[in-house]
This record gives sequence, C-alpha cells and structure tokens, in this order.
Amino acid sequence: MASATFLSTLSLANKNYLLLTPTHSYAKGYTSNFRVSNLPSIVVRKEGSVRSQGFVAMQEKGGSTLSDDSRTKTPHVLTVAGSDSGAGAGIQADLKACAARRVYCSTVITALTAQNTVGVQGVSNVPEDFVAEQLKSVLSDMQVDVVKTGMLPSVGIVKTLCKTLREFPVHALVVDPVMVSTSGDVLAGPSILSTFREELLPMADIITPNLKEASALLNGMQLETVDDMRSAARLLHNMGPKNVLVKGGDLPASSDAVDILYNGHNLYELRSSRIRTRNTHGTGCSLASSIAAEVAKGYPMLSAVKVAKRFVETALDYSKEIVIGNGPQGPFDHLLRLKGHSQDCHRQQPFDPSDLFLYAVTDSRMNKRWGRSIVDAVKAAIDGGATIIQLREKEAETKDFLESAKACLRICRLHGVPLLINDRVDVAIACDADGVHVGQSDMPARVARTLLGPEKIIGVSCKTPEQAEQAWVDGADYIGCGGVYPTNTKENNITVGLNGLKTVCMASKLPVVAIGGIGVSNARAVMEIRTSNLKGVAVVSALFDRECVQTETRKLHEVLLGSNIGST
Ligand SMILES: Nc1ncnc2c1ncn2[C@@H]1O[C@H](COP(=O)(O)OP(=O)(O)O)[C@@H](O)[C@H]1O
Ligand SMILES: Cc1ncc(COP(=O)(O)O)c(N)n1
Ligand SMILES: [Mg+2]
Repeated sequence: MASATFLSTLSLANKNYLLLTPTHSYAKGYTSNFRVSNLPSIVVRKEGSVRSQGFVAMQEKGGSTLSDDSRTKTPHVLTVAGSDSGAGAGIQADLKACAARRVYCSTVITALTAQNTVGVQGVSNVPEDFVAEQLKSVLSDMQVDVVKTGMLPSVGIVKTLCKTLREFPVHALVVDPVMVSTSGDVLAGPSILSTFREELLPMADIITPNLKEASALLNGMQLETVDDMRSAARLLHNMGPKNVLVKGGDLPASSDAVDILYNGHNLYELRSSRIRTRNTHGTGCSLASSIAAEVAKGYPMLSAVKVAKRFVETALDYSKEIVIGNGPQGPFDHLLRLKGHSQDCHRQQPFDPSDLFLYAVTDSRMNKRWGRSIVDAVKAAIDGGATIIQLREKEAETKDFLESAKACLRICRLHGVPLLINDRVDVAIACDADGVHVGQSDMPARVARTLLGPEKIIGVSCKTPEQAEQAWVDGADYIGCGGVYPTNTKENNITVGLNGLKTVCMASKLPVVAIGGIGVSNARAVMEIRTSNLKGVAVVSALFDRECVQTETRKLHEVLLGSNIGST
C-alpha cells in the first residue's frame, strides 16, 4: 500500500531527494507518514506547495533553508500480531527480528496465545476497539515506515486494521497471512478468508503465505511441488498484492528451503540450504518482520526478501543445537548469542579490579624464542598465580591466533581467570574472550564497547591524566599506565616513571595496572606509590622471557603479596 507516488528525483545542494505526491486525498494532514528511508523525501501537495519532511530536515542540518528540525529518522516497523507466551513466534519473534536487523519496532497486539514448544493451549482475542486504539496511538504519533501483520484472529480485527491504515497510510504493508501454527493449531479460522482476499491483500506490498496458508487462500489447492508454488504465487498475485512470496519451509522431501517470489512480471526461485534443526518455530514471523525491516530501511523488495531469507537461514544454522522446551518445535536465537556457553565453561564474572593484581601479557616472539606454545605459556602463568591474562600476539596469523585464543580461553575459564585480547576486537568477539586491551592508536574504547557489549572488560593504555579521563568517558573498565621503566617489548616507548604513574593514578577514576619494565626486583617499589586505585602490575618479559614461566610468576606473586597492595 504505497502512500505516495514517486515523481522524480530532485537535486538540492548536491543532495538527492525523492519527489513524492500523496495518492490518498484523505492523507492531507498526515503527510508526515509519507517517507521513504533510503532517500529523503519531499511531498508535493496538490496545491503545488513543497513541504519539507523530517527526513529532509535531517539532511539539511546547519543553515537549512527547508527546515531546522535536526532529528534523524529511525527506520520503524509496526507489527500487528498475536503474542506467543513461549516467545518463539508472534509479537516476540517480530521484536527480536527487528532488533537483530537494527530497526525500531512498535507493537499492536491482536490476541494473546498460551503457547509453548508443544503447541497452542489457549487463545484470547483482544477486543476490536482496543486493537483500534493501539493502532491509533502508534500511527498518529510515531512515523511508522512499514506495517507488518501476523495473527489477525477475527474479521472485525482485519476490518479495523484496513480502516485505520486508510486513515494513517504508511510507506509499505507486509502481510503474513497467519492462519495455522506449525503445530497445527488454528490461529485464524476460515471465516476471515474472504476479508483477507477482498480487503487486506489488495493493500499489501507483499504477502508471505506458507504452503498451508497459500492453499487455504486458493480454496484448498494442492501444493506439493515447486511448480505448484509457482502457480500459487501467480494466482495469489491476481488478488491484488504487489508481491507474493510463497514459502516452502514445509515442502515435503526438499533438501533446500525454496521460496517463490512473484512481482507480477518476474518469478524468482529463492533457494537456501535446509538447516537440519527442530528449532524452526517462528521462522515465518521472523522472515516477514525482517522483510519489513529492510523495506523500512529503504531497500527494494527483492533485496529485502533475499536479505531476510539469508538472516533466517543464518539464525537457524547458528541455533540448530540450542535446547528450549520439550516439544517438537523449538524457538531459534535471532541475536546469535545463546550458543557458546558449554557445560565446561564457567559463566564470565563481572569485572573485579583486584584481578589486575598479577597481570600476565604474552608475547609471540618470546614464546618462539623459548620454544613454547602460547597455550603452554598461559597455563604456566596461571599455575604460577597470574590473576588475568592478555594475549598480545602482534605477529600471529589471524586464523592461528583465533585457534590459540580459543584454547587459552578454555584454560582460563577452568581457573576463573579472565582472558583479554590485545588490540584485536574482532578476535575477542570471535572467541568470546572476556574483553580487550587497546592502545591510544587502536580502536577507541567507545567503539570497542559498542561492538563488545556492556559485560566485556575493556582496558586502555594511558600515559597522561587527559588520556585517563578520556578512557573513563569512553566506558573503559581499567587503564594500563606506563612504561613505568624502560622496556624492550615496545620500541620508542616514552617512560613515565613512578612520578608519571602516580600522577595518572591520582587523576584516574578507573583502577590502574602499572606496566613497563616491571619484574621481581622493582614490583615492590611500584606498588609502594600507594594510591588506592593502583591494583597491580602487568608483566611481559619478566615472566615470558625466562626459562620457567611458572617459577617466575610464583616469585612475582610472592613479592606482590609482600607489598600488601589492594588492601589500601
Ligand atoms: N529448516 C530450514 N532451513 C532453512 N530455511 C528454512 C527452514 N525452514 C524454514 N525455512 C525458511 O524460513 C522461512 C519461513 O518459512 P516457513 O517455515 O515455510 O513459514 P511458516 O513459519 O510461516 O510456516 C522461509 O524463507 C523458509 O524457506
Ligand atoms: C501468536 C502467533 N503468531 C504466529 C504464529 C505462527 O508461527 P509458526 O508458523 O512458526 O508456528 C504463532 N505460532 N503464534
Ligand atoms: Mg515455519
């Protein structure tokens, strides 16, 4: 249901805009609903006046002649669907899919279902009037780009939706004509079929029936092969939607997951490999929401469908072994986060500054010189009493580094010792390390934080109070200050000395670990500067450029215990 007609593009101040004109006379007064997200738009009113829209205003920040509204436009999908208490399908799947695809999602709930991985135990419809009230609340205020529909359990609710959409037109309408859950339970009875066909489908930019739904809309037509799906797509297109996607998740005896997309001109056969998993509850809802999300971002329909299908496939593959519920059809994990906490791994603890006490930093050259693997070096340091490990493998190939990091992580988790990765945020994410340590010329801590999330540990190397303040502002957990003494692990490294260390500690709101040329002979002197936030020493050569890492670590551990730090 396009709410505006594309006229042409317009260049203003070297920026491209789409010129749109409202297609519905009743749209007057709701022109804020006319928006496309990939290009800013200008609505040309019937009278011929050009009125700027919010998205234009964003592009025109600073000295704008069109508007001085500088808010940015967030792609927005409104889902009109049923709640699934098991959160695998329905509203809950839509919210997760939209979050995973990075668009805002508002919700109008049409029904509550008592549902789990076994099936649907109960359904309670929301009164029609209250569906209307929810729709008005959202559509009158929130600049929705795309409406996506799921479970619409009664004729009255379908009619209410169509009426409200005529009052509040949006850029696109995605209709997932949900009728029967994969468990076989009825979510919308056959009485709604005629209203679907006559009112809702003609307004849709795309409809996404599965095999059973396509068959129901086509009076029970048999759908058993890809050729049947092609015929069904053409017949459904005659009912008025701009695009039809017939989904083949349930196609018998197909080794691929095949969907057919028809836009009235071209017929596309979209294939992906079929993931062998029980966790397919909610694939249909998630696919439709992801299509809506891509359309809200401004992508054309074919690429929206392709990206959405790839997303569902990836999430299914990622989630194929997760176990939630006892029934035949489990939910999957949209955010690709639930996997990876295997039984032998302890869950990561929140950052404890006292972990900085004896901080062992590995060095690939030293390991090579002494003929030991990075894993052996880490094991020995932990056995000697290291309280945190950082892998600093400047020369390693990424693939090798990742494999070693995974092996080190298993050892660290067994001993409850956090493992950080130097510089390489990508490697830290890939192996699910406990965090990263970054330098002043590496990725800024604030960016690392957005990539790693709130629970990971981030440390930053700082030499000055200003850098320490910035690390705090950027959301770091600790700072590493040095080089306290000259060191040959870093070329051209400025030494800050004990005074520099003290100055930074006093200025820092974060816990500090001292680094640079520290070993058994001088660790005590470092700790004796006695500022309460100096929590320990970080050591490279004094542990790893030695014959026996475990012995050296143990010696340093004793010195540090003798200096009685961390208790001040
Ligand atoms: N096992 C699977 N592996 C890969 N893709 C799948 C699998 N099952 C379903 N899909 C895909 O998920 C989407 C939803 O399809 P389907 O399960 O048929 O819909 P519904 O959930 O509405 O019954 C489609 O793109 C389909 O191809
Ligand atoms: C509330 C609600 N909406 C939609 C579905 C369909 O999802 P699926 O086809 O994956 O069972 C469902 N089971 N529950
Ligand atoms: Mg399914």
